[in-house]
Amino acid sequence: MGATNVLSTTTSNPVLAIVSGIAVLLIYFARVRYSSRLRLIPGPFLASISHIPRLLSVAHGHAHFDAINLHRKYGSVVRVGPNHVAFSDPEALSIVYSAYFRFEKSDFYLPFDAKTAHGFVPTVFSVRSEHAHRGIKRPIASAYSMTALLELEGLTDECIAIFQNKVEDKLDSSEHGSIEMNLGDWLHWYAFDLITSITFSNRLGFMESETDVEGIIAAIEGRLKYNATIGQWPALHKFLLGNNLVSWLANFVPSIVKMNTAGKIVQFAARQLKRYETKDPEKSDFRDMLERFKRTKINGEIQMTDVDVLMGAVGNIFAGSDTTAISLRSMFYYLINDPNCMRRLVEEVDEMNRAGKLSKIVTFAESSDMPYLQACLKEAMRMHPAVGLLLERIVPEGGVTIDGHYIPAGSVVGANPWAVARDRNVYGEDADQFRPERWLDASSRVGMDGAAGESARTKLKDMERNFLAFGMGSRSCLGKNISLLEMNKLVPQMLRSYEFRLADPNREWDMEDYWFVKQLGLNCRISRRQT
Ligand code: HEM
Repeated sequence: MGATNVLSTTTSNPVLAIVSGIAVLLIYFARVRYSSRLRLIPGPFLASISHIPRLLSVAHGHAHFDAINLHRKYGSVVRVGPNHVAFSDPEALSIVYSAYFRFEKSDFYLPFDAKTAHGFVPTVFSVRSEHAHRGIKRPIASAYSMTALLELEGLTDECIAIFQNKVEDKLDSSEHGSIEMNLGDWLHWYAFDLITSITFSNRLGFMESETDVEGIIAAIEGRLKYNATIGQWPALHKFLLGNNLVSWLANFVPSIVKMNTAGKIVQFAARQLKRYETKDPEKSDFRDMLERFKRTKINGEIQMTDVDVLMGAVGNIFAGSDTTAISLRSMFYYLINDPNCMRRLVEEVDEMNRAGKLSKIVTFAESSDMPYLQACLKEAMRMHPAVGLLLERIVPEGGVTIDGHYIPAGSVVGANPWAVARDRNVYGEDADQFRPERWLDASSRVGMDGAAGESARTKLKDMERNFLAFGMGSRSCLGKNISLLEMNKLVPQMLRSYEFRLADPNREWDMEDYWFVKQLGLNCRISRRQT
C-alpha cells in the first residue's frame, strides 16, 4: 500500500487514526527513553520521556523537596529529563562547576536575560558562553571584593540603624512591651534598601515606608515564577514572553501580567542610572558600586558601556535582595526554633559586648570574631539554600562520568543546592536537622594526627564542597561578600537588644521554590531583652 493510501485510510477511519497516533507517540517516547545514552541512569519513567514532570514540579513550587526525595530514592545520579541528569556526588561538583572543565550554563538561563530597548541582553548571571562571561565579569569583579565593600560599610550601618529605630519606635508605642512583626517582610525590605544603597547610593526607603517601593519585589517574584518554570523547557520561551508580540498581548491577561515584568525591572534600574547622567565619573562624589563599574579602566581604557553598567545594576537588583532575605529568615527561624542554639549565640554576643568589643553598630570585623555566629550562618544556609533548582550546565566534548555513569556531551547536568545540602552520606543521619555544631566539630578534628585526622579532613572537605548555597567555581555568587556583610552585622546587632519568638509557634512557615526558595510568613513577637 502506498503512503497516500495509508493516509487516506487513516483519515477516513477515526479509530485507525487514533491508534496510529498513539503508536507514533509510543515509538517517539520509546526512542527518547531507550535510544539515549542516558537510558541506564535511574530515575522516574515519565521524567525520562518528557520535560513535563520537571516543569510541573517547578510550577508547583516544590522542586527543592522533590530533588531531595529523588536522590534519596534513586541515588546520587538521577535522570530527571529526556536530556537532563541531576547529581549530588561531591567529586562531580568540583568537575562540573570548575572553571577548568568548561561546563557552560544551559538554556535554562535564557529567560533571565534582561529585556532592554535593544532586545534581550545577557547579564553576568544569565550569559551562557564562558568566554562572554569572562568579558562581562572582568570589569565589575573588583567592586564585589570584600575590601571594596568594607569601604561601603557605613551604608550598611545606616540601614541597620533605620531597622532598629523602627523596632524601637514600635516598642515604645506598644502597650504590652512587645510587638508582632512580619520579620520575613522586614528582612526583605532591609536587604532591598541596602542593595539599592550600595549599588547606586539611593536607598529607596522600603523600611521607612514599610512597603514594596514601586512594586519591584512583586515584579521580581512574578518574573521568577515564569523564568523558573519555562526554564525547564526553554525552547518555549521564544513563543511565550520571549516573543515581543506575545509579551505585549500578555499585558491584557491579568494572571500573566504579573510575570511579564522583565521590562519593568530593567526600567527600574534605568531610572536609578539617570541620576548619574550629569556626573563626571572622575569627579563624582558617589561612592557606590555603579560608580566603581563606571570608573573601571583596563589598560587605561574605560571598560563599560552604558548598557553594561545598566546590566550590572539589573544583576544586583535581581540577585541581591531575595537571596539575603531568604538566608536571614532561615537564620532567625532556626534559631528561634532551637532555644539551645539561640542561647549559645546570644551568650557569644553578650560576652563580646561585656568585654567592650562591640561597636554601637556591630562591625564586620567584630562579627567575624564570633565562631558560633559563623557556624549558625553557615548551617542556616545549608538548611535553607536560597536557590532551589538545578544549577544546570552542558556537558562538554568528551562527556563526563559521574559516580560510574557515563553522560555524553550535550547532556544537561546539574546539582540542586538543596539535594546536596541534605545528603546523609556527607552530613550524616541528622542532615535534616539544624545543628551549627557540625561545622565546629568537623573543623576542630582536622588537626588530629593519623587516620582520624585524615578522615576528619576528608569529611570537612566534602561538607564544604556540598555547601552550594553560593554556587561553585567560575559562576559562583559574585555578591557573596555583600550578603555576608549584611548578615554578619544585622544578626548580632538584633540579638544584642531583642528577644525573638514566633507569633504562632504552632504554625509552620510555607515555602515556594521559583529558583529562589522563598519563605512565607515569619511572624515574630519581638521584645526588648532584660539585661
Ligand atoms: C545569601 C545571599 C546570596 C546567595 C545565597 C546567593 C546565591 C547564588 C548562587 C547559588 C549563585 C550561582 C547560580 C548559578 O550557578 O546559576 C549566584 C550567582 C550570582 N549571584 Fe548570588 N547569592 C546571594 C547574594 C547575592 C548578592 C547580594 C548579589 C549582588 C548584589 C548576588 C549576585 C550574583 C551574581 C551576579 C551571580 C552570577 C555570577 C556569575 O555567573 O558570575 N548574589 N548567587
